[in-house]
Amino acid sequence: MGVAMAEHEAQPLSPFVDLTRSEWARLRDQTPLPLTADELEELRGLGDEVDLDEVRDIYLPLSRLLNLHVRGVARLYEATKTFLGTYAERTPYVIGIGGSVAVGKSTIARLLRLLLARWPDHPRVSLVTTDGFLLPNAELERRQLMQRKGFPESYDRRALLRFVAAVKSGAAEVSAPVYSHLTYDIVPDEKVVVRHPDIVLLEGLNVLQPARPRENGVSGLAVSDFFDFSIYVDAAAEDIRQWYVTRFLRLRETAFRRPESYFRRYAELDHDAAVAQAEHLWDTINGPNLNQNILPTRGRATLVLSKASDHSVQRVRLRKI
Ligand SMILES: Nc1ncnc2c1ncn2[C@@H]1O[C@H](COP(=O)(O)OP(=O)(O)O)[C@@H](O)[C@H]1O
Ligand SMILES: CC(C)(COP(=O)(O)O)[C@@H](O)C(=O)NCCC(=O)O
Repeated sequence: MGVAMAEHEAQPLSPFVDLTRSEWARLRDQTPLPLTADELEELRGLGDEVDLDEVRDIYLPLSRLLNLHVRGVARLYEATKTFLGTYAERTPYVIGIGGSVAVGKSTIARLLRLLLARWPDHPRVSLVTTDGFLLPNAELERRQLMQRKGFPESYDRRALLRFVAAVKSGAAEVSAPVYSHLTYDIVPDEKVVVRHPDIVLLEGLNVLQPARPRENGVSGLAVSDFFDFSIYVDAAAEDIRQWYVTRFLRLRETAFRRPESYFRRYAELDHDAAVAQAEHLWDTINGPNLNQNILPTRGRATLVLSKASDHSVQRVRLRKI
């Protein structure tokens, strides 16, 4: 006991419980696997290596944890209602999913949407990505921000904040603009509408950004002030850079060939020139954004999923309550 205590005391204090993959996988308990290999194939993003073992070991325990948390919040809601003595409608449970470009956030978000919707307590799960709140290219050009796409200043942050605030205020219907990776721009006149969901997943690079200091030095609200839970998808910067380059090479064979693709000109590049172009985009935009804006928000998450170079999650850190 004394020795164990001494060892324990030698560990630096952390607000997170740190679990290995096998420790985390055991926490799945009896949660059944509610999806097929075909369904998984359909939602998997280009280059993301998630398979059914990964779903079983990583995402089923996560789905179980989130279900327990949603149920816990339902009890808290009843307590607050008793206290207030008046009726205030329960609002959706909001989960933020953040991390670098090319780390695989969108696959995880689509997978969680499916897994969470299969619990009877919360069947209606909406997914919104923050790229819809990027400023349109014309406006980015006007502000000389085309080389800063994905940086905090390239978003309409007020509109994003208003969106999550409306969701968390219990608004019956909230809509968000839509971005196309293919045209590399906001899609005019298109909207994604969120109606009475039980859970909202908000996925994007900058969901954990702290509040912006205002002129008088006082901080305003941050998007994450409206989150009930947040997930940061983590990996070594060098691995993510490699995944970005590999994905770029695959896109060169697929999406870039489509006539409406903004990156059409890259479809004609030979292998070495394509690698150099992808590395240039990474080293001038996405890498600096990861270092300067995204990675510093990791410690604000409720849960950190850490991927190894083969894309498998090998470590999970869960914030202590
Ligand atoms: N230039 C592109 N053309 C078409 N699809 C793209 C392009 N860039 C990224 N995508 C797709 O957009 C989605 C989001 O990518 P990204 O923002 O890098 O986040 P993540 O890899 O973390 O999901 C991925 O499914 C990816 O395959
Ligand atoms: C659209 C993105 C900013 C991601 O936005 P998010 O959904 O995370 O808000 C990113 O995928 C992107 O296009 N970055 C610009 C540099 C590049 O072309 O890779």
